[in-house]
Amino acid sequence: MKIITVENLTKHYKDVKAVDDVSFDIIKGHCFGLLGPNGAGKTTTIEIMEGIINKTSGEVKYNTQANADVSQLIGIQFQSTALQDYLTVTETLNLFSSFYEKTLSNETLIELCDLSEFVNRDNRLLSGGQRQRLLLALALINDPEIVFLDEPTTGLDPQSRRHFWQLIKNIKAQGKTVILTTHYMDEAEQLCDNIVIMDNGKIIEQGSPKQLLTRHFKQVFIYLPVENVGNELATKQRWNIEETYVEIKSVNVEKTVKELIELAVPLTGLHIKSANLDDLFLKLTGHSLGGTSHV
Ligand SMILES: Nc1ncnc2c1ncn2[C@@H]1O[C@H](COP(=O)(O)OP(=O)(O)OP(=O)(O)O)[C@@H](O)[C@H]1O
Repeated sequence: MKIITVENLTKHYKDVKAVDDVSFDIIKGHCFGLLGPNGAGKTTTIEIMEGIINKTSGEVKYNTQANADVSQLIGIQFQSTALQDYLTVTETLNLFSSFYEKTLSNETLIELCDLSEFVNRDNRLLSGGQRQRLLLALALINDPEIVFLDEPTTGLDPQSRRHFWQLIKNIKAQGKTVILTTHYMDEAEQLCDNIVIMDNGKIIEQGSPKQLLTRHFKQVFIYLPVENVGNELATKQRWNIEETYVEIKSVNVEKTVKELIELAVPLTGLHIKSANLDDLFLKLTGHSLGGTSHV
């Protein structure tokens, strides 16, 4: 079931077309990813969906009961939220809970967002990962059906990012719809059921990560150390030499490996890589997103 439909959404700032005729659907219970480099228009798109800024034209339709107050259905984790100094994590949860009629209990939030180790710590002393987990708890405080997460793992170390991904999976497992913006392609591949890739305010691709990769890539990449292959053979076969490795594009791994054996190429150190969303972004735009963290 579609929970949100975005139709021909456009936002102009004077001479900048921040969002340019963008349409997509979000399915209830899915993790939906909005991807793209800095300035692609992701934040503008979701801030219109959240009702924070006005659109120039187009529609954002929530598939909810008539007269339902959308603000009660959504929770938002902003890219940067100022937390009150001198308050502990528990006091911060209490403060934000007081703004809502219906809230999740502190115990539930502490468990869902893994806050138990630092509930009595002053907000100012939290690490980057702990702070993001608290901000996630604040986004969940009114037990929303739809949770917006705007680049929630930017700047976190690899371990904290993986930890945060697990929390997002837990939230999704509760049946909530998650809307995530990110410029990390690996994050989208891990978490998202569906993605929209934006560049310069426009959608350049959309679908599930798997659909997009099978649509665009028939081949896998086989890598062998240069010394196994030798420059002469690599050049003759038109294989790419990338620093210390030779890259062979193959649509049939068995056949390629058989050929390598026939050519007496040693297979020690061989590895195979399937194309990922970062490769897709490079193919679509001609430039790398540069956001893959290789965690
Ligand atoms: N208030 C504003 N006034 C003028 N231009 C703006 C405003 N907000 C955003 N823009 C411009 O709109 C474009 C899209 O910005 P937006 O913040 O939506 O991109 P983004 O994909 O979220 O980028 P980031 O990953 O850096 O957050 C950019 O060119 C930006 O400079």
